[in-house]
Amino acid sequence: MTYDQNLIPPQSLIVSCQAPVDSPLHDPIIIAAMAKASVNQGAVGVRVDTPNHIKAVREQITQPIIGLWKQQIPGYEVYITPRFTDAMAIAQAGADIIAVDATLRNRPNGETANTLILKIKQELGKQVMADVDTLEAAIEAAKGGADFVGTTLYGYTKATENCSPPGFELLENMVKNLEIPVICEGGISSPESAQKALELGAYAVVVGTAITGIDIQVKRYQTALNQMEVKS
Ligand SMILES: CC(=O)N[C@H](C=O)[C@@H](O)[C@H](O)[C@H](O)COP(=O)(O)O
Repeated sequence: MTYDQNLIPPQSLIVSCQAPVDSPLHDPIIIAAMAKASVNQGAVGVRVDTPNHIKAVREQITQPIIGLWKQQIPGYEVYITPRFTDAMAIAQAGADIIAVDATLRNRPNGETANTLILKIKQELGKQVMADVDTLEAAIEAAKGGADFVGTTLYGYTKATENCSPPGFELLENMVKNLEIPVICEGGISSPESAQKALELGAYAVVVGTAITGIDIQVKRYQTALNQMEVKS
């Protein structure tokens, strides 16, 4: 493994501090507080969406930020930092590592994931986390110079529509076939499943919903309670 461990050392926990756009938590001050609370308890870094939220987090913490910008582009399915201009805004806001959609799906401006990865590295001087869904996409991203690959999009694309995160099988295959560090991201729901990811060879683990996803978690609990037959 050639990765320089300055930013993210092995066995790191990275907390994804994001909130649905219609949630009161989707506010830079709140996202920055979540990030600060995470690093205060030992998280090595955080993963944050949108330039505004990254800027607010950067003011609160010195630890590494994996930045992304979720963008819906008509006619395309790629949405995690799909264009170079999105990556540029993320870098300017203070991200240390840029996460990009590196699935094999079409993307705008005739670009490929690898032309985007190369441009980010050469023109912005930032490390790149390639968010993938399949082993093929991961191999391609590694060839293209990604610094990390993540299982982030496993279960979220047509190629993996029948799969549900965490993508442990994909993780194992990526670890077997790649020289670059593999990050397990998506569906990690407990400290034990984070440990399992490391056992399977993950270099680091990103946890989002299980730690910061109040909206989704409350809905899950409430739905479960609503399904109970009430004893009279
Ligand atoms: C698929 C996609 O868009 N994932 C996003 C990527 O940044 C986030 O919405 C997830 O919360 C994050 O990947 C962490 O995963 P989980 O919340 O399951 O721990």
